Amino acid sequence: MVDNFSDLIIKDILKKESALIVGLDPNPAYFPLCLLEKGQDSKAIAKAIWEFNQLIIDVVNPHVVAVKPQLAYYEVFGSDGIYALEKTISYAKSKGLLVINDAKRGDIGPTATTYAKAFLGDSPLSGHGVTVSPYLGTDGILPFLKEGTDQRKGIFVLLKTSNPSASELQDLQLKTGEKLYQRLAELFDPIAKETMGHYGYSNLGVVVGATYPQDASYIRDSLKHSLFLVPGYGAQGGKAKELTGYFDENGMGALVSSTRGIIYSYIQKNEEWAHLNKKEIQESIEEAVLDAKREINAVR
Ligand SMILES: O=c1ccn([C@@H]2O[C@H](COP(=O)(O)O)[C@@H](O)[C@H]2O)c(=O)[nH]1
Repeated sequence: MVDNFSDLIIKDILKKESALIVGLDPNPAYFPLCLLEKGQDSKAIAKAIWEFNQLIIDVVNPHVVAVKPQLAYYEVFGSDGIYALEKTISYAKSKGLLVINDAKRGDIGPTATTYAKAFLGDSPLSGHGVTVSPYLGTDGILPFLKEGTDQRKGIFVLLKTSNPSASELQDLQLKTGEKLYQRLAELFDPIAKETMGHYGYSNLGVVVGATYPQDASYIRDSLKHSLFLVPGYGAQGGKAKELTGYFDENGMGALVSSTRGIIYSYIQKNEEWAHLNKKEIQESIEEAVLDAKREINAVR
């Protein structure tokens, strides 16, 4: 039997001794001047984004399982931004890093099928995983899971997101007494079980924010075969010491994501950050990624 998406992730967690992933959310307002020398038009910015991502990937690669580009940060620059994203995805893959596109897509079946081809098929934007919205129900999810499984790739469905308003809808109490996110977990568990890999995990993972540790154990118990993608650690206030319930008894089952806390670590450390050179930026990112890796390993 060949490895599925979850097997690839778990093998990398074991090999790199890390359950950390790093978000690639390039914001030129936070770029040092050395990356902005070529100008401010969208082509020059796209070049700066590509250079920024390259220097991050080079330094985080030994310490993280995946990178997670958030598509908004590329789409905002139109076709030049998308080109920078394509180059970033291709570079990360060439270095052996897994890529999870944080695209939060979801639509009726035929459109979901097309999104699935774009992010998991044979397309320049295709990574190894993609985030998916569950709002349309199972027929909005299954095309992603089918394409993913055909390609040994996978999906992370939004279940309990990390944002302050997450509870407005996700905690709504249904007539059955369950909360909406609990019903979603029940709905996805049998689907997850259909694509299990060697390590007992599925190609259907879920997003569970680091800011809601009180809900994580319930979700871990209900979705024993789904990997968690855990945003909200670091900049949004999620603490490593509260993440134990996200992992299984073997310290597997969750990928903790950090973006600003790592890629913009030089801003918190240095008032003169705009004048730092690329090597200094990389040193700061390396220190931050090692700190986060250590912190997360201590609780899993
Ligand atoms: O529930 C969610 C789902 C996705 N995100 C995304 O993750 C990163 C978080 O960045 P930090 O700098 O580590 O806060 C960002 O791209 C979000 O769009 C999330 O935060 N919460």
